[in-house]
Amino acid sequence: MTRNDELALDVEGLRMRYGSTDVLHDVTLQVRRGEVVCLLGPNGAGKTTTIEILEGFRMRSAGRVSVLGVDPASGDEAWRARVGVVLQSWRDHARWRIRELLQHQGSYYAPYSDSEVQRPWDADELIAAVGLTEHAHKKLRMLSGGQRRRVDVAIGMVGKPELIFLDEPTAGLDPEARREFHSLVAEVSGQGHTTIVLTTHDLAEAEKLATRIMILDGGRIVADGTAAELRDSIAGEDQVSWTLDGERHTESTTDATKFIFDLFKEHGDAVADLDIKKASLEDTYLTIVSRAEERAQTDTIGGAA
Ligand SMILES: Nc1ncnc2c1ncn2[C@@H]1O[C@H](COP(=O)(O)OP(=O)(O)OP(=O)(O)O)[C@@H](O)[C@H]1O
Repeated sequence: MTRNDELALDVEGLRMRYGSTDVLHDVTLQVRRGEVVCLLGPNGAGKTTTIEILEGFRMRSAGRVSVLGVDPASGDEAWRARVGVVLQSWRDHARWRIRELLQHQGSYYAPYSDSEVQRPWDADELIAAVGLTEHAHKKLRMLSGGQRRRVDVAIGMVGKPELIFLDEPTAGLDPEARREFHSLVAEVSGQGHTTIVLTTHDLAEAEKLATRIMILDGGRIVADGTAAELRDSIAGEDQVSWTLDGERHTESTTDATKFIFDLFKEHGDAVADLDIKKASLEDTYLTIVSRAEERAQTDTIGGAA
């Protein structure tokens, strides 16, 4: 197996222009098979555009894109059967009942079964996995927004895809449904065969699900790593709190270990209630995005000068 066979996604210099506006400038990324990658970024950063190009729903302006070894611009039916898609909003099929719809959608995948994967997913098993068993006979128009979302996820998964794109899969779900969805993703990814790429604005979700996080801002990938690596990349945000002579103190430091060593060296046992807060993923994300935006502004001013 060559290195490229192990890559689910291989993207280089991807550009997208709508009219005269460049939305993606130079997106380069790689995702290995079996990874769960979360694409984060502010509204309008280009996440959906990127995902839609990878899904083969949108034609790029420039760059090289390989999804499961195929250029999505020329992906055939057999390729499409290997890719699962959960769109941001799926408004069709209002008259269909859940079980019928999944059986119908699933039937397209039957010819693409092989010795390793039996396709499609059994409709009732899948309905149970997304927590809709008691609604299986209902028409889609009778479902709540959250229940519809679960159907969207089931539709994306019914063909047991090798790669699943989930665009804001938990938007509108209540905390319980969100948790159930997280278990479903963990279960699917735990089997090790499925690569998952999702977008979200929920940083706790990203931290919980993703083996790797990419931050897209202004049409460029501005950070790429595990949550811990991203935190380390913005050194300087740890907060140390302690009590001394009945008074509470808090300071930010780039080197918590040295800071605490010095604190004890100076005050010894008088230091109490020591607490160290590592930067949260939210702090990290906001810092990375604001730094990227400052850089982009400087480049624009520099370019204009
Ligand atoms: N069909 C289109 N024609 C023109 N501009 C578009 C089109 N689709 C998206 N855009 C613009 O491209 C930019 C990126 O949009 P995109 O939907 O990819 O962002 P996003 O990161 O997914 O945002 P959100 O978090 O709000 O979903 C935005 O400025 C948007 O207005």
